[in-house]
Amino acid sequence: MTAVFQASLLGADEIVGSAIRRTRLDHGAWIDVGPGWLAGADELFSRLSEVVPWHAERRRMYDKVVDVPRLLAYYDEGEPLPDPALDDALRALNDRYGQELGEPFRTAGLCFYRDGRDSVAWHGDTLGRGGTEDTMVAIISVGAPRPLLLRPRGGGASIRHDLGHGDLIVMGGSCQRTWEHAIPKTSRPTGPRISIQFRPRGVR
Ligand SMILES: O=C(O)CCC(=O)C(=O)O
Ligand SMILES: [Fe+2]
Repeated sequence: MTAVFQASLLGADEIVGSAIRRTRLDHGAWIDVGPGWLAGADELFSRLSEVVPWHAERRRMYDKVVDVPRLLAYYDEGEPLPDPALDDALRALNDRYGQELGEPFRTAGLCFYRDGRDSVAWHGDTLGRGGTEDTMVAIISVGAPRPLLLRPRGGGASIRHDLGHGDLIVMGGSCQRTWEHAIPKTSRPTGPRISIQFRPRGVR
């Protein structure tokens, strides 16, 4: 797959727009998918796995406290990102989507899926404004591909995209409140994957 955005090598304006394809979904949601969007993704995976202060979390689930099945890191707006390639990617995403979004992406959430036992359950990013307003969440995946599934809230067929090695997906419109997404567990041998989620202020 030919990468169209060479982080740290090309200027942020040198993205080939045609390499990102938009799919309109029901209920005012859409996704943009850019296969191999980020060049140097395998090297970025290695660097991030080393330098990011990954932490495990535990969350209350009903009457139990359980391990969150992935490692996490979070960079709030203004906090330095852990690799210059992420600054470049953020700038490129803001160049491309800033006008349509009406504000910049500002925060970066990182997830490390160590193997097929790590996952994220069905959810929308609705803790913040995404629960009530149209917004965008841009996700860059590095490392081994994992399927990201999307399904309409309230039921319907799911859509699958295998995302790794620099693939970009942007969930837009009403996607966070009218659809759900998940990275399911798998018993197949699966290499590690890191996802980098860029969100605007107030979207979680
Ligand atoms: O790993 C991914 O691509 C999805 C992560 C996600 O949905 C989230 O952190 O809200
Ligand atoms: Fe999410």
